[in-house]
Amino acid sequence: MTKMLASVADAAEAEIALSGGADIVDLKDPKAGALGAVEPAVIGQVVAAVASRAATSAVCGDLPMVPEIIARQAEEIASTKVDYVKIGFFPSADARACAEAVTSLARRSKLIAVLFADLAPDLGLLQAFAASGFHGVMMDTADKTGGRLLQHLPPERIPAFIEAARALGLKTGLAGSLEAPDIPRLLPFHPDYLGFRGALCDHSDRTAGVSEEAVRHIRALIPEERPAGRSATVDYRLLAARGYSPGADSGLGTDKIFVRDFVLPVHIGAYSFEHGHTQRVRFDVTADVLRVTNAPEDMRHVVSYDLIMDGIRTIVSHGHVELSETLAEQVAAHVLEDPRVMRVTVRVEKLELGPGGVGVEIERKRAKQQSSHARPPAAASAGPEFPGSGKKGAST
Ligand SMILES: O=C[C@H](O)COP(=O)(O)O
Repeated sequence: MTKMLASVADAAEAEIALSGGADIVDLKDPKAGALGAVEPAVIGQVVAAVASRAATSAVCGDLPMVPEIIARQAEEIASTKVDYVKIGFFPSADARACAEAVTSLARRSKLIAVLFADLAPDLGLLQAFAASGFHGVMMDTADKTGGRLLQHLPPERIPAFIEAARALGLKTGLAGSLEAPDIPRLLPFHPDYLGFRGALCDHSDRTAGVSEEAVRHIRALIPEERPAGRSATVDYRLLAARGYSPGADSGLGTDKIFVRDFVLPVHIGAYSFEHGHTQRVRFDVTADVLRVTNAPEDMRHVVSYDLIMDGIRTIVSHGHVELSETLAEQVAAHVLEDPRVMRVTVRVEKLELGPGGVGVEIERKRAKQQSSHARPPAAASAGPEFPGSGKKGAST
């Protein structure tokens, strides 16, 4: 399951992160840049204090891409016995040489390469990271005032990163000014962890102190494995992550969430004149969603309309589709992947073929036999091609 990484500056913040339920305590000085390094002596103290309560990681700093400098600093950070050493890879002709420079360290320590979504990351480097024995790679942002991860790496581009890394045996992490509503949008990609700093701090100021309340708030949105026998209130995201659907038994009925007049350029059409270029297509989607509380407070209690838009964008990004009907089915299957969605209507309208819109509207419901049972293990564990690939959706 996706773990939660919390970036902390010192031992006191590490304790707060642990109390709030973080899985990985990440040492970073937020006042010293995106990957500001904490003094090795402090890292060592925190590693000892955290002991076996959580995994630890530490960054090497915003370093110049000079192989000797990278290798020296990575060795020093690794000497603190931290579990993971994070090395930032800023755009440079020497990035590959920097990866090669830590090959020997990678045999002794788990190294994580950090790429930056706002600096035109070169995914070709993944091969070099794997060849040098890196343990994983994460996508973060360099400019913490310049927008969230999804503004630089939109949902339809995330699978290319995650799948390429996974194919090379690299663990994957996503970070970059993530906020609570980003979490349900990123979980469907099954990254190995999501990383946070700003969202854990008072007033979302990453240079302010970590607040336990904020850590708990974020933690509650990332399903965690619970020890057997430990009871829990119904956690629909946890159920979904385990491949279960809750069935129509919430007793609270359903609400409708919708996306209206969502217009995208789409490669669509069966005629030859419709090939080779896009035309504007309007999507209207309404989903009947099981209500889990009459007092919704945060993202745990809602199905985000962002997930619908993310799915449409991703489906459309896959290239030419002949039929509006095919597109509508794919969107419906995507929306029904959320186990709380009982029914969905999807309207797909081509806007450039007639005086008005032409297209199709379909309605699909969750299949009864799949509404309250475990999905087959393979389907439950397989990472999706995109959030809503249709692989797990159930419709009639
Ligand atoms: O490694 C994760 C980062 O510390 C995330 O920091 P941020 O949420 O402020 O971008």
